[in-house]
Amino acid sequence: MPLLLGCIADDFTGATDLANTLVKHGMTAVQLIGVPIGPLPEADAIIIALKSRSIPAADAVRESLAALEALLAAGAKQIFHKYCSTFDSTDAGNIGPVADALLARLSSGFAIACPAFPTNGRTIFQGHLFVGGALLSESGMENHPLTPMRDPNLVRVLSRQTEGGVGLVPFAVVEQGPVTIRRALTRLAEQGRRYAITDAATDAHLMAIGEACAPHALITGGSGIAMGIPENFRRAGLLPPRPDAAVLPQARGAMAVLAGSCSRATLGQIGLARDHVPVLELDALATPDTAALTAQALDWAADKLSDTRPIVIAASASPDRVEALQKQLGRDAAGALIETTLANIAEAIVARGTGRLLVAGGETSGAVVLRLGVTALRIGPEIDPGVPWTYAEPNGIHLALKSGNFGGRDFFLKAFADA
Ligand SMILES: Nc1ncnc2c1ncn2[C@@H]1O[C@H](COP(=O)(O)OP(=O)(O)O)[C@@H](O)[C@H]1O
Ligand SMILES: O=C(O)[C@@H](O)C(=O)COP(=O)(O)O
Repeated sequence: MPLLLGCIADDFTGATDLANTLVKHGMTAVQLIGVPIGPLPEADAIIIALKSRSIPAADAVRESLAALEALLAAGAKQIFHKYCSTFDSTDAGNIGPVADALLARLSSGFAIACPAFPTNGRTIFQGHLFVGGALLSESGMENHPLTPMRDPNLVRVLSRQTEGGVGLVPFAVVEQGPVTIRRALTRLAEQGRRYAITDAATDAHLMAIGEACAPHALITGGSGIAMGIPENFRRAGLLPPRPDAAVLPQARGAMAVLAGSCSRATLGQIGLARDHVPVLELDALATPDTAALTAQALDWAADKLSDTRPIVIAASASPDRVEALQKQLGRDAAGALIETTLANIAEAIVARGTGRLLVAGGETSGAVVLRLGVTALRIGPEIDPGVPWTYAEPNGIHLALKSGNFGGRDFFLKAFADA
């Protein structure tokens, strides 16, 4: 099976989100944790998951280029740079610097930038990103602990991260379909623009943009824009039908949720779970100490881990409490304290028989997955849009990595309902 699509994702939840989309649209996909050493597994798409969203831009560039080399060596025909559907980044990067470096290595001068994911409420109009009915900057993302998003105009946001020009393919053009979109992209490239933000409000728009980008060496965006890519490979006769792309081994063992996301969606999911299953909310402000928080959580969980209903351990907090902890410790140290604590807890509860683990939050998932020594994730059935169950190798446990913002209010219950 030749490798068709090589993907580089800037966090682990984002990588499973992308893999999930590709599997749903008929590709086999394997998610690898970090840059692999040695030959890549057989799949139509390989997604190399990095934890590079919030690290210094130069490090993100270096890791992304190493991932690109591995994918090119395996023969990837097209490269996909996956970032968040809410364009999570700072003015220092990392979306622009990474995309610039990938384009340069691919000897290409142009790519689209399209984080739209309409199924999850992320749409782009006149270059402005909306989350549900709100502008990005009024969606709660303005309070993100690591990458607060305070400007909804993506042309402006990306322009601050690259010296390449950034243009726009507006809604009226996207509406007209792939041929018109391709013409608009060609015009922007001829005008010397390096990127085009593409408006998109529906899946039909994403399919059309995907088709227009079939010849591009690099596509950048969220998982939504990936839905048009498998069809390009089918049209080219490269992708046969894949009927059993999402089957995983039987899940076993205790069920647990670890939450480190402070998004509105995750806070709502914790709130609902409280009425149904045991929930522990860690208070990092009162106890800003990893070892003590870990011990508290493990004592609490000792007689509650069960094969029949999940327990929830959450560090998540409201924006004012996050701000208070950050004032006390500094932003990065506060994030690291929580991530290390949840990784400690994950390691211990897996050792005590947890076989079905749901992690809420991208950075949090990164910390947990790295601690568990996971090297690859096979993608299984979708729980809610953008979040599948996965099978972790070599551990043999089932993991669901939930983007902070994804999932309905009953997500923590629904995920285990059929388990
Ligand atoms: N109570 C808290 N105070 C400060 N930071 C926190 C708190 N709880 C979690 N965090 C940090 O917030 C960040 C959330 O990011 P992430 O896990 O990527 O979630 P999301 O998917 O919502 O972006 C993590 O670094 C986490 O450690
Ligand atoms: O595109 C998305 O929204 C997700 O795939 C994603 O990247 C999630 O990031 P986190 O919200 O940090 O989990």
